[in-house]
Amino acid sequence: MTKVATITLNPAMDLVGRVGEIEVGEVNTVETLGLYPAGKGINVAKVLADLKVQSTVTGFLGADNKGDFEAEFAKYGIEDKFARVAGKTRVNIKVTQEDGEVTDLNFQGFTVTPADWQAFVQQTLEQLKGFDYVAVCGSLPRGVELADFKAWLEQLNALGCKVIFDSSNKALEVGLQANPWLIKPNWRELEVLTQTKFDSIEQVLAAARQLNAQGITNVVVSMGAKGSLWVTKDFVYQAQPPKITNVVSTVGAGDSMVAGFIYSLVNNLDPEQTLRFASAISAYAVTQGNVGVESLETLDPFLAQVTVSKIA
Ligand SMILES: Nc1ncnc2c1ncn2[C@@H]1O[C@H](COP(=O)(O)OP(=O)(O)OP(=O)(O)O)[C@@H](O)[C@H]1O
Ligand SMILES: O=P(O)(O)OC[C@@]1(O)O[C@H](CO)[C@@H](O)[C@@H]1O
Repeated sequence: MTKVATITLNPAMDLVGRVGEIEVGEVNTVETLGLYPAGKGINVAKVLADLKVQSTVTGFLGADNKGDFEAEFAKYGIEDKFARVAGKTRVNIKVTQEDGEVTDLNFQGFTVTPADWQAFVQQTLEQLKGFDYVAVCGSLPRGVELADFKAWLEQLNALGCKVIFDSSNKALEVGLQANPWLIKPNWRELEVLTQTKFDSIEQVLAAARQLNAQGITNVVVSMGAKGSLWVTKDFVYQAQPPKITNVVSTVGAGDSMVAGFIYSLVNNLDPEQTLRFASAISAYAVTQGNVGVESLETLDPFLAQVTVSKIA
């Protein structure tokens, strides 16, 4: 059986809501959509569980509010290998306006001590031996040094597992030096990384090719409603998802896309089918407040409406 793990170093309780238009500096009354145990890797694992792909989750959880996470893992049948650390896991607020625009207020949570980090490195390098795919997702909590993070990613690579990496800012920049097997920056994250403002798909493609040349086998660039590009040395595919008129929340769309890739890899889908599936599940994600999918059949209309073309 293919073994999959997702790692969320900085998880969050996501408080998700909807409002007509946010008025900065005013009192805004927000319709609550839900409060979910989340964070990028946890979202990926939840979607995988819905798709009947078993995964193990690890990272750090604050000991003070771990209950909701533990209940969620039990509900989804996800194997919980999270290290508990002193303090609280953060709360992130996500508010979608009527026009579909999402505002994220990402707070800070616990601080990881050097001893927590050392124990975590030792544990994960032992636990993840023999895993096929390890998805390292999201930001770094306070206390984790960039150089230590990079060294750990290199050790994960050395275990022989395929590392899928989805992060942003400095963690993305430093993590890339460890040459993960697949990365999924969004358009904006790639702009920040390359310090370039992209005005065309050709520019995005050139930046992705540069990353291929540096040793990253698969570069998947997500571009919101504009779809995605999957760039490798051997081929380039472009996907356009259907137009979604009832966007509820785009939070976790990227995580659903990562889960779609992992599902496709586990099930040996070909590249065209892989990008179609990942696009369909990510487009479906924006029609709901949380991530997840009731059944594979739910995705059929989305799969039928995604356009995938091989452009190189
Ligand atoms: N408005 C939308 N309509 C249709 N599909 C969408 C929309 N927004 C996102 N998607 C789908 O989800 C994929 C990922 O979206 P996006 O580029 O916003 O990821 P992201 O910024 O990493 O998301 P997040 O960090 O919130 O999980 C897109 O490539 C697309 O397939
Ligand atoms: O601060 P990070 O780790 O980059 O992002 C965290 C986060 O915004 O990512 C997920 C959506 O992708 C949310 O569940 C979560 O709140």
